[in-house]
Amino acid sequence: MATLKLDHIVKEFDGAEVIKGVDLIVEDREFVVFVGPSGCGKSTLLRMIAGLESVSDGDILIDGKKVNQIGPAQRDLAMVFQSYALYPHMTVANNMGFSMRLAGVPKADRDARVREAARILKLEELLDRKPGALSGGQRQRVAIGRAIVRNPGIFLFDEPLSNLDAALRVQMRIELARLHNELEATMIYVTHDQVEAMTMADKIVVLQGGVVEQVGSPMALYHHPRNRFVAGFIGSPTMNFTEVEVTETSPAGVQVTLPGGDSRLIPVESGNCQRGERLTLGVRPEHLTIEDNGPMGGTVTVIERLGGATSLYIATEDGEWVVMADGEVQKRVNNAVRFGFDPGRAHLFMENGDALPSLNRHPLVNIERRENRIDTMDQQ
Ligand SMILES: Nc1ncnc2c1ncn2[C@@H]1O[C@H](COP(=O)(O)OP(=O)(O)OP(=O)(O)O)[C@@H](O)[C@H]1O
Repeated sequence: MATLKLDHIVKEFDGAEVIKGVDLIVEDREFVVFVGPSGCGKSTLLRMIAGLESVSDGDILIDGKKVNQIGPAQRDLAMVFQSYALYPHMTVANNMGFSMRLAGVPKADRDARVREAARILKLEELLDRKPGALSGGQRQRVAIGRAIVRNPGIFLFDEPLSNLDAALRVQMRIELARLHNELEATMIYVTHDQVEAMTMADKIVVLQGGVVEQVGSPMALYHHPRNRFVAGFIGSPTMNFTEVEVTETSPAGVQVTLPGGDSRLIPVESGNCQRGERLTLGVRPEHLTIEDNGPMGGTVTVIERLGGATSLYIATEDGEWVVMADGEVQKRVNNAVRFGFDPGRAHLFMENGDALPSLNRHPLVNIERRENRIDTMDQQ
């Protein structure tokens, strides 16, 4: 059992606030991912949870107990870093058991815990090897093994896969998800890679400039981004944005004029929107479709064929749009194309970047809410 609560955490370095009042609840056994651009404060937040960095203001509570003044070793957590610095002269088994030896754990107990960690991480055949004779992925598994043997309530990961090549990262991502299920531990994971965040997290915390932009399940963030920043950060290729003008508002949504002159009713809460107001329309590339009579059009400049899908980069009078089309799409560079979208999958953002909430809650997000698994869209 391990829960974590951050109660208005602030961090200052030399008078500059880099974490600006973060509130967060991490439930027992949850896999929570902190994601955001470089410098947004992810590592600083993690290091404060670990006890490696002091807190300037606010409280950190583990299982309801305030730990601000408690040292890292007494916090019942283990951290895995990007640079996994194994001892080169020690075998895998000794690397994993070293911290227990320092802590005076009896040898039989140590050996049993190392064997169990090796089983979980599929390192049994490698226990007598030295790190120099291991691949990058195997070394990272040993580093995770060092954390597992300590049997912590909370695992903290700071970009643990960023030194691995792309194929290995995908494999380790799956192994970490499996590990989370097997250990039933609480895990907090820092990355700048939104694909890692989407694929591993129960709950994603999007940070920017030391502030939490949104907390929610991957699908809640994907379908219901709270603002333009989250909309652009989550999803790949990134969401297309364009300026539109409001022509009418009603309980059914907001009617806007698209570039090119056509109108569409977007089913979102109109709030205080006024006729004539300028908003930003956002549509994900995978929600755009090539249609002969589509409301928007342009010229194909680049085609990326991925096999199952094809990205078409289209130069329009309104800038570049990316359409994720069918893998078999019969288009070539310089072709003129028209495209459109289902208004139910489009987003509207006000001038301050806030999204107008969709009137249709996505079915998957609804299921999550009913099961009460996670619905932290409104948690701040
Ligand atoms: N020891 C320090 N002294 C002064 N400023 C610091 C210190 N550590 C971090 N910062 C600043 O705090 C901000 C947040 O840094 P942090 O390393 O937490 O960001 P991050 O989101 O983890 O970025 P990255 O993905 O690049 O690692 C940055 O502006 C950074 O320059």
